Amino acid sequence: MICLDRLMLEEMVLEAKKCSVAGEVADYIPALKKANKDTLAIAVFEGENTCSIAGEVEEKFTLQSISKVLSLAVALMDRGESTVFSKVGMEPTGDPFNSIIKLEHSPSKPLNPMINAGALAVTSLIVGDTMEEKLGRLLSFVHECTGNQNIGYDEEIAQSEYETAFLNRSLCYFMKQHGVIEIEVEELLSLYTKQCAIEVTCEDLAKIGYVIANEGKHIETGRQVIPLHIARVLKTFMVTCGMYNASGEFAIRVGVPAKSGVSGGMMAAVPYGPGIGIYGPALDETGNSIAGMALLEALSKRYDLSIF
Ligand SMILES: NC(=O)CC[C@H](N)C(=O)O
Repeated sequence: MICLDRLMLEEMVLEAKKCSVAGEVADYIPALKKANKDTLAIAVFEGENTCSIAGEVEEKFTLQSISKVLSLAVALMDRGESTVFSKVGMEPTGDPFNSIIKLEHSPSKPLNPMINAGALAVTSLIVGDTMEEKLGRLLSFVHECTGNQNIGYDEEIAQSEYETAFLNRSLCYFMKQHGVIEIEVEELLSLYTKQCAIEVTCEDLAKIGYVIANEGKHIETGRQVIPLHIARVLKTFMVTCGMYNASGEFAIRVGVPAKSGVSGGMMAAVPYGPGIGIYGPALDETGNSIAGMALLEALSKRYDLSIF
């Protein structure tokens, strides 16, 4: 336990919030433009009845790229490592999350599951007879990790992304040509945009982070929600690729496994420690929450959370 001081957490939020002015909310998904750039919220979950919160914690936001960690968990449980990693690699990339450039390299498989191309390939592997069933698998996984059965997806944001996802469409068609994706592209995009639009609060995120942090076990139900070796794979990808092409600097400054999304959400999983959920929609040029990163850096330094 890091025994968080609530007042200290509130002060840290106020301090980190100042960075928001230098960021911008994502606008390439039209519905995300509505976010308030000044918002900053955090939840730190340390097990049963110990969740410290500060900032606008009642705000809901969509997972966006944070969902890549969850779809990877489900695909690995459904298909096993050898199938999943025959379609997607394990190496970080210095390119932006939506880059197409490395796809053309032989053997034409995306570099890792945390960039869009890799995540689309991973989502295509989730088992289910219909897209609804596949989405249902993902949602029940989220329900199980959070204990919150009310979590669903934001239809407006999903639709807004589906209608404008021309880059993701081109990634899919390229991968379909090369046999990385075997299912129908429009169906995959419809599933992927709903997966990205799953709507949570910081507290929900912190609880998911806690499961990943603590060997995949759920503290309240005692259930092994994620097999141990898969929880380790998730944390490793979060360290090496979780903040896209800012992952190296983030590892040095903050040093905890974390995953960000263009909604401004961030989920951190400190091994054998807390799960952390942050929401701050002002982004820097790499697509990471600018105030969220400052806040996590301050928290990591204050409570010595770096794993290195
Ligand atoms: N970086 C992100 O959060 C990207 C997720 C977003 N849904 C996309 O595919 O573009």
